[in-house]
Amino acid sequence: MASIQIENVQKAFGKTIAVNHLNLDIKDGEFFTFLGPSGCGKTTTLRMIAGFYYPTKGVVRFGERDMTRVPPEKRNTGMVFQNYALFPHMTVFENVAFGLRVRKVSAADVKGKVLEVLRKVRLENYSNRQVSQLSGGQQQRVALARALVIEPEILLLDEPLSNLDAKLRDEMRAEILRLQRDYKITTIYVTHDQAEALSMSDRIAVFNYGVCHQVGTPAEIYNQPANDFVASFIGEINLLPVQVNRVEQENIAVTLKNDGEPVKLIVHNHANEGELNKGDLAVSIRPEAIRILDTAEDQTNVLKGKIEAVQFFGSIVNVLVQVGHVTLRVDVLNTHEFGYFYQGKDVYVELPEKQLRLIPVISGDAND
Ligand SMILES: Nc1ncnc2c1ncn2[C@@H]1O[C@H](COP(=O)(O)OP(=O)(O)OP(=O)(O)O)[C@@H](O)[C@H]1O
Repeated sequence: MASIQIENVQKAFGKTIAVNHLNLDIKDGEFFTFLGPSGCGKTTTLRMIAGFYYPTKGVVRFGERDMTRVPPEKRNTGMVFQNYALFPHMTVFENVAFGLRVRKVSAADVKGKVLEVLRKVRLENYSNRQVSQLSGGQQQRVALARALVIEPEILLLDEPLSNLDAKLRDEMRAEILRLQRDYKITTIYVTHDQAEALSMSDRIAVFNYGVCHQVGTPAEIYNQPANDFVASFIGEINLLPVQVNRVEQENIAVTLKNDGEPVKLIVHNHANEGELNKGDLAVSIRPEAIRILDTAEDQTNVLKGKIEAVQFFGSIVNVLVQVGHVTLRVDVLNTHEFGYFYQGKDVYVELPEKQLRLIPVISGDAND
């Protein structure tokens, strides 16, 4: 068990800066996820923790220990790779035993430890099978058992579920969480799948182009995105470019930047938004936070619109509402009678003040 500190780490490959100005403080026993699109620096960061890469600048610590230049075999981390990297011609037992034999553990201890970990991953009846005769999910369990058998301080998982079909992925998510809670092991999980990150993690770090944009619990990342990249990478969101008219202690008055009639909104002044005085800004609101009304009550942030399209998804109905020159995505639970929402219907939409957040636009495209 160990905490992990990453202090001002940079990793360059020639001219490519794969990771830059990275600071992370991962707690002992935490399930911590690196989330971001392909090429954003997740795997490079994981490999610096495993010791397969050394940082160009900065420090990596496990607890109080400086690990920056310690080789992988001296780190006591267990790693699971996307392609499992198992030995296909060897049995399940031999695959799991490998790391113990390298560490010169006695034959009796090897047997005891391997059988115990195989029980934990529910493969005790498969120890003599060849790995090549197992299903994808079973191979994934062998890879987990092999990482766990050496009793690592830190478990590193690099997109471990990406080769599995959707149903198996769900099962293995639960399995990984069960093992992580069981072993109480500090775990870093790399994924580009936001649903996986939201449902599994204690905390998430969101990466793009080698930079970490936000660290927070799943609810913080979803409800309080730091900027338009985080907002749009996780879940669906409406992003409306705005200019600020007036800042007060409780709220901020803004006008949408669009070509039509000026549309004014009042946005709740969340504590960290005092510094929003330069650069491009947008207000963000999740589709499920917008309410569709039949009549306009005299309320703030109620806008007149027309339904542009309706898509049925089973439990939710996705309604696109055109307001002036802007299209808003609204998700409503499927509790209305059939045909209640239809294309061309005149409606009002309410954008509740507390659900609107004023955020910086860093990606230069907040119109979609
Ligand atoms: N060994 C290497 N040599 C040169 N460039 C590299 C090397 N490894 C990674 N990079 C570059 O560093 C950047 C970050 O790559 P990295 O593999 O960390 O991203 P990632 O977020 O894990 O992506 P993916 O999900 O596709 O694996 C990319 O631009 C990549 O091309």
